[in-house]
Amino acid sequence: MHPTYTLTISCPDRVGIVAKVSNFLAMYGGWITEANHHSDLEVQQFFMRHEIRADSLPFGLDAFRTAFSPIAKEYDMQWQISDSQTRKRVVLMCSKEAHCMVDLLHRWQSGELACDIPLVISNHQDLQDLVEWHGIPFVHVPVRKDNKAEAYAEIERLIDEAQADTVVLARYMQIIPPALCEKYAHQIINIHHSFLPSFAGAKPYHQAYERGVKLIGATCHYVTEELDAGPIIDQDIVRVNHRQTAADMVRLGRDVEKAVLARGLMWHLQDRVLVHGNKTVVFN
Ligand SMILES: Nc1nc2c(c(=O)[nH]1)N[C@@H](CN(C=O)c1ccc(C(=O)N[C@@H](CCC(=O)O)C(=O)O)cc1)CN2
Repeated sequence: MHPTYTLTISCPDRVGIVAKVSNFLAMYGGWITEANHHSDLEVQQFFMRHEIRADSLPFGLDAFRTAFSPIAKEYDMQWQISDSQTRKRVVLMCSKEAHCMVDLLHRWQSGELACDIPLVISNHQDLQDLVEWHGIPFVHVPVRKDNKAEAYAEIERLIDEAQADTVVLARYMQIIPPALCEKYAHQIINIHHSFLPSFAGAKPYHQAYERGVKLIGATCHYVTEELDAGPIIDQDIVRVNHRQTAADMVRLGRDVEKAVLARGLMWHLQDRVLVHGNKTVVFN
């Protein structure tokens, strides 16, 4: 695979954006290997993601940023460019449930998840041996009603010390405080074990069982202050019926959770997820 730069853009929609960007790239010999764009006519916002062969351009990211900035300013763009050779640093967080952590660590070890995992943080020690078996440092930060401020100050220090650009809540069952949601906006990804907006909060499978639904699912979303209400990255479902107990639903849901979290994280790592307000455009 040739190393690529990924250019993502969000800006007010108007005529000529695709031409302007493509002409800029062509002017420098830029070889576009994947192109996606979308116009949201409701909010008149334009979204674009281009992958460009790194060796087709005569300069690196810093010079690209300097050269492209006048266009970005003219079109009032929110934009970023990233290098496929720079692996994102992902801190994983968990509690007691192992399935999502095991799945992510296996996909990482097999090379499917192209990222670095400098650290795992947990409010329990149940998964310590599993994580350390994969050669990843594990830090136990207990969270109780009487130590939340200290606990989250330590978690913030650990995330910053790890120079993480992404945090994944792999069934981490504590509420992230508002200040951290704001500081790491669109950088914290959670897997919620229901087909949101149904059954937000704790024990969604028991809520689903009590309601008698025929579909259960999982939702991968960015974390916001409001619980389970952040921009959705991916979702999936599985059919259930009157024969399934709540425990059966927990078991069936695990496979959906693993698949949805891995897919959502993969797209995030590939800069395929653009956030606008409380929604996403996913160029997958
Ligand atoms: N600020 C946010 N923090 C977290 C979110 C979020 O969307 N915004 N998602 C959760 C994960 N989650 C469901 O997906 C979830 C986690 C925890 C709870 C909950 O009620 N926890 C209880 C304590 C439970 C315990 O100690 O075992 C609580 O904190 O009082 C509901 C939903 C992760 N964090």
